[in-house]
Amino acid sequence: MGILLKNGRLLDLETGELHSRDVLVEGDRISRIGEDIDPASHQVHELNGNVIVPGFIDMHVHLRDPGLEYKETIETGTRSAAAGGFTTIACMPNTKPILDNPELMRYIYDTTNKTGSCKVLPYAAITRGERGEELTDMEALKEAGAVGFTDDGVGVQSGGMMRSAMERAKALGLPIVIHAEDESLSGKGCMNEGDVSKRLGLPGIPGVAESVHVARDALLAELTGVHLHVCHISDASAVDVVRWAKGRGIRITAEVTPHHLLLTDEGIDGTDANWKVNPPLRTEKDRLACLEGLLDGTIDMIATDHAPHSEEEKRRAFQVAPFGFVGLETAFPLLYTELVEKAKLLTLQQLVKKMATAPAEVFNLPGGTVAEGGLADLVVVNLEEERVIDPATFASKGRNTPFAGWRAKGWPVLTICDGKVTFDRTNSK
Ligand SMILES: NC(=O)N[C@@H](CC(=O)O)C(=O)O
Ligand SMILES: [Zn+2]
Ligand SMILES: [Zn+2]
Repeated sequence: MGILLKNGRLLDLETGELHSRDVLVEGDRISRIGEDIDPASHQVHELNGNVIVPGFIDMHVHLRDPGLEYKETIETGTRSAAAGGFTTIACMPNTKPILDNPELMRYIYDTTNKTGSCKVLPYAAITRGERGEELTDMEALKEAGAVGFTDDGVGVQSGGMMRSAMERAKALGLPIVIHAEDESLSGKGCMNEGDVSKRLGLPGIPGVAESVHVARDALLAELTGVHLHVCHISDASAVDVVRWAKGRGIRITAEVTPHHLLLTDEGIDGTDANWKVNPPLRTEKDRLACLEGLLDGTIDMIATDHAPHSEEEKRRAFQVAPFGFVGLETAFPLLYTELVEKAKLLTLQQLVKKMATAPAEVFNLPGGTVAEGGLADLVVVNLEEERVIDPATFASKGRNTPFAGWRAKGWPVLTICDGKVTFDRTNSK
């Protein structure tokens, strides 16, 4: 018995057209795509014309497990991912302890097997404890399943340390994934340095704190030949550096978050830490530069940087509250509504490529397409359904989002990962 998706509209990623189709899933594969597949003894999901696209892939998620389970667990974080239409996510190593040894890689895989609602690919730390002092055992970490190396949460301050890390990662054929932040420039800043931070009297983080690290690491990537991936790009000059580096033939890729594409520091009033994130929300000029970079291919993909925190932590004063937004459950509806429907800056096809196909291609992962014989990682979205974002309904433990109260369309109704239903709001029979 298979899973039959009846009366869907399948997005053609080549042409952008929607075609009325039935999709049959058997085992972990899509066994047939046709115009009228016999329901036979299959489990049928009536899609009523909803749109079938490849399962989303998010290369930047904080699952907080182990050690920070009050913020999120592998179980709740992957449930949140499935509800957002994601079938594969990469998790960040800034847990407690830091994911810097092979046992912890195995913990992530084992716990995902037991409690997960999507595939989880762990990144390992570049330096032990993310302290920036000595490199991790990158070979053993690769052996245990690390998909790349990052000290996300903090920047690697020493260029020499970064060079050594890149040399080792290059030899192992894995990417170096950077949180670009020169701490001597970001200091104790809690928001973007600019007119708004001056008006509010809050310490700022200048855009160059990000772009000088992107420039340094792009040049080190040229020297070492490693694949360098830039996390959560937010600053116009950083986008320019990536564009320049790509032009030079450097192996560099970049991601941008929904919040840096949709929000600026103008929304910050200095009282609500649900607007506090790192890198900070920047200016309209930076936001437009990120959009331009996404459109011209400088920025390869969208990643959420889902960073759950407790309500108590986010109630703290703006200067002392932790940085971070949740994002898995709102990423697609927000981007579809704001950039595809309203601004018409992106097509549905382009958005889906940035959220599924591009991450699969860049990180050499299965998925990212819907095809006969291919892997059954897919999501069905209802582009007409409009809902108000209510953090109380999230599957994630985190409620920390600046998008509460926004109206959005394009909600996932069914997610299938490796041929198994991981999220379902259809009435299947
Ligand atoms: N993005 C954030 O504001 N916070 C992240 C850390 C990070 O992604 O740098 C977190 O771990 O909370
Ligand atoms: Zn980061
Ligand atoms: Zn992060």
